[in-house]
Amino acid sequence: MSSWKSARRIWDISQTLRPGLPVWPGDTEFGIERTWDMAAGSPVNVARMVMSTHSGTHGDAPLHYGNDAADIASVELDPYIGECLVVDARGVSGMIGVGDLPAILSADRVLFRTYDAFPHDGWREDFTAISAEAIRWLAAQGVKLIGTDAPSVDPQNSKSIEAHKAVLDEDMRILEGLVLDDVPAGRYELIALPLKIAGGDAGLCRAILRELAE
Ligand SMILES: Nc1ccccc1C(=O)C[C@H](N)C(=O)O
Ligand SMILES: [Zn+2]
Ligand SMILES: [Zn+2]
Repeated sequence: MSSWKSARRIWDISQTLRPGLPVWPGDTEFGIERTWDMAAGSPVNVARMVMSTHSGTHGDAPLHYGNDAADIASVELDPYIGECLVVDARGVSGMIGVGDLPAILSADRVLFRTYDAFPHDGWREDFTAISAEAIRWLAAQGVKLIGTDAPSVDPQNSKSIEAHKAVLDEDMRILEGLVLDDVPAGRYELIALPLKIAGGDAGLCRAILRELAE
């Protein structure tokens, strides 16, 4: 018998899309509804979904924070696949600053874990954001993708969205709403491709980490 289990361990770092999924205050609630139902005599089950582009685990398109910038269907995919560094930032309160970053990164992609336990059951306003200065420092080290388990790289009440603007200036990519509860700090292979939505300001992701090959 063949087995689908790969020799390299995989961590699913995606939120489960479902009714009750915590969403940004005021944004569209996630909904799913059967449109063809086998219980009603249909040969198959099919559903329709209603959601925000920023539901659950997602990648922001530059269009989200730059009105003339690229939509999610147009961005290169390279940033979303490859070796990454998971950094434990659980000790940081407020905002991740340059002083909270590891001195030596040698990584193109950096993911920050801010939660002890991801808040699956409700929205939390007091998430840990990332400073614009930290983003510029990461860019200077060659980082092209920043990920976080928080719902945004800027604080919820920010109007100036300086972290997003720094990401725009540096032409980096962002993943938000990752689930890193079971992931020890260290190096992994990241695969997190945003859905190809024309005009999309973000794309939902199934994000995974894979143990690196020996
Ligand atoms: N849905 C929103 C509605 C209004 C303002 C922000 C959001 C966001 O989703 C923020 C986001 N996830 C971000 O990319 O930082
Ligand atoms: Zn977003
Ligand atoms: Zn964002």
